[in-house]
Amino acid sequence: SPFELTDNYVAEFEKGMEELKHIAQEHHFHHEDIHYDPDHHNVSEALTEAENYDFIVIGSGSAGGVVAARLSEIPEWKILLLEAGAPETPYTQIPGMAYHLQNTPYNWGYTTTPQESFCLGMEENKCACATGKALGGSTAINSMMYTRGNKRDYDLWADNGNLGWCYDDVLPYFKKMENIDLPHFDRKYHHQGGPVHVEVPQHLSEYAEDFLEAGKELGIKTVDYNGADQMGFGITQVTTKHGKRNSVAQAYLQPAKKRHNLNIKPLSQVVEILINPHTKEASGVKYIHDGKLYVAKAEKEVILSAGAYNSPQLLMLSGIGPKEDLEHLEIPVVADLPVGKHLKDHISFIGMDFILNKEKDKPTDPHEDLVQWLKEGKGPLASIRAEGLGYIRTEVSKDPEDYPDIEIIFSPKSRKIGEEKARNIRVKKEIYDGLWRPLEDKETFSIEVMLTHPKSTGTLKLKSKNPFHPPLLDARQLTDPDNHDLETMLAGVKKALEIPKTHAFQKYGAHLNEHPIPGCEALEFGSENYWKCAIRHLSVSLRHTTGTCRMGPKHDKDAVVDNKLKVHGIHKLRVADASVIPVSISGHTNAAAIMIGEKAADIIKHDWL
Ligand SMILES: Cc1cc2nc3c(=O)[nH]c(=O)nc-3n(C[C@H](O)[C@H](O)[C@H](O)COP(=O)(O)OP(=O)(O)OC[C@H]3O[C@@H](n4cnc5c(N)ncnc54)[C@H](O)[C@@H]3O)c2cc1C
Repeated sequence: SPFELTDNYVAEFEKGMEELKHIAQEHHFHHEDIHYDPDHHNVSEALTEAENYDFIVIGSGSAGGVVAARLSEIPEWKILLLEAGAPETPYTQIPGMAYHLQNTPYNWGYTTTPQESFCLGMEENKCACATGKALGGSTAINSMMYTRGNKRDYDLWADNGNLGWCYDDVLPYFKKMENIDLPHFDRKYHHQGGPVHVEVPQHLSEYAEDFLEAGKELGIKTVDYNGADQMGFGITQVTTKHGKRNSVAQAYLQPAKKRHNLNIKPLSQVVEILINPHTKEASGVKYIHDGKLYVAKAEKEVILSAGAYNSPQLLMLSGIGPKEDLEHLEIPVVADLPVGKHLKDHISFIGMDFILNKEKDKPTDPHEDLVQWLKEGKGPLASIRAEGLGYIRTEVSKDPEDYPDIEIIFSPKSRKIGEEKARNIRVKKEIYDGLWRPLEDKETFSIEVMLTHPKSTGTLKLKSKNPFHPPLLDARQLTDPDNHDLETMLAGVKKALEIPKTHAFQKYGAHLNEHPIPGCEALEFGSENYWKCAIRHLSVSLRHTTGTCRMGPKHDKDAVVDNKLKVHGIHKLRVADASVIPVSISGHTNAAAIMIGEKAADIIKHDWL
């Protein structure tokens, strides 16, 4: 709500924003330098001093933050929530600051291993795999787009042997999380009064409506893609509250933290889950806080919600994973399970920018922007960048009519322009110079094409026994033997190229940036082979990694947890986060991860009450 802003307050805020930008400019991720010697710590002292809880939740992100908050609703239960990252600051709430956050300690700063099939335009052929390290997890740094996916996604989860996870089962949880604030919505699919505020972006460019108009010209209807029918174009729905990031820390943990039975410990990194190798029962965790080792005991359960990279990493560090890999690293095997064998992600092709025959908008006054955002939550600082999303089915799809194989992401002011943004995605200098630098002084927009259901599967392995080392992420996108993924991306590119040709964009004379992508110049610009080369060079991870602790019945060769999220063969240990997602969803993954947190909490309550 509007409030009196003193000059001092605004000046302090400006200083804080500048500091964060400075950190982002200077920050480098130096994982390899972090030495960890378990013998250095006094384990027996930690065991003697161990605190006892009913439940320990590892990770406070989209799912973990929700699980901890919901479990703490039972006053008799004592909950410990351990989070490796720091609390948010007021500056992380500014949507317009989102991309800076990826170059700060709020990101674990992982990358893929060098890739041969994609990421060819990135430094060392490694794509960035940002993932949040903060109270609120990735919701503290993500792009805030709110998408649930398609009904069929969840029906496929159930068809894969996961009873209780079909669309009709999960819809109540999507509704429970939500406090919808859209001008029009269908109450069958939406709800008011839940923790997560969902609204339209509080700053939209003039082109957002053109995107919808272009769709109509192409016979594509305008939809609420989180409602009855996903197929079509819509204005992006976002998890902001009056223009301010509404992270899980804000939405769930802030209200819950006054409860005496919930102990939230940021800057506390779990290094091992304690599991009795004989009884196969989890009993607690070891964690490092401020350089000291602590032990915490869980009387009832440990819930692992460290995200799709760190949950499998922690399982393996604790002896749960592929036997051969663990033995290779001399980790005693507690359970031989296919942890990390089923890595799925969404890639997005970012090489399509369009130039408008218009003067580039004059830069706005940063001070006025801040005052406007502080007062009203509006203006350029409330900008989400991706203003429109579209769900389409290309002609190469063999799926039903109402199942998208491509998501279109429409962003005015091509969101890859600017060196810091380029640094986020590790793009090679020659690519930036050849492709995007010539656009810096032009009015542009970009259309990205995201593959919703990749057939390619990657792997996640441990690099070493050191819990501070990043895991090895071999994403292997665009490697499926039938080339389904590359052909679908190509079909998506062709569809996307129709959008600027509509009257809605031709009124600005929109035309494709025809600077060829360095590395693909030898191919005829615009030919199929050119686009295939371009896709392999400039497809990036949308940080939607899933499946690394896949949910499925015991006979499923890739399954790590069952439909109650219990780790197969282990007692008192569940995984609840994006890593359990068994079949990729037709959208961005945050809402699904929150839904998993909500449902996990209900399953646990049901089991223990
Ligand atoms: C930059 C970025 C942009 C994105 N944009 C969108 C978007 O616009 N829309 C969307 O729907 N999705 C988006 N996503 C994806 C989405 O945010 C994630 O899929 C979702 O948040 C995953 O939830 P999670 O609970 O699995 O893990 P997370 O939310 O990542 O939470 C895991 C938590 O565990 C903590 N942790 C990890 N290891 C340990 C340890 N050893 N000890 C203690 N704590 C630990 C982490 O620090 C983190 O806080 C984006 C992600 C990123 C990174």
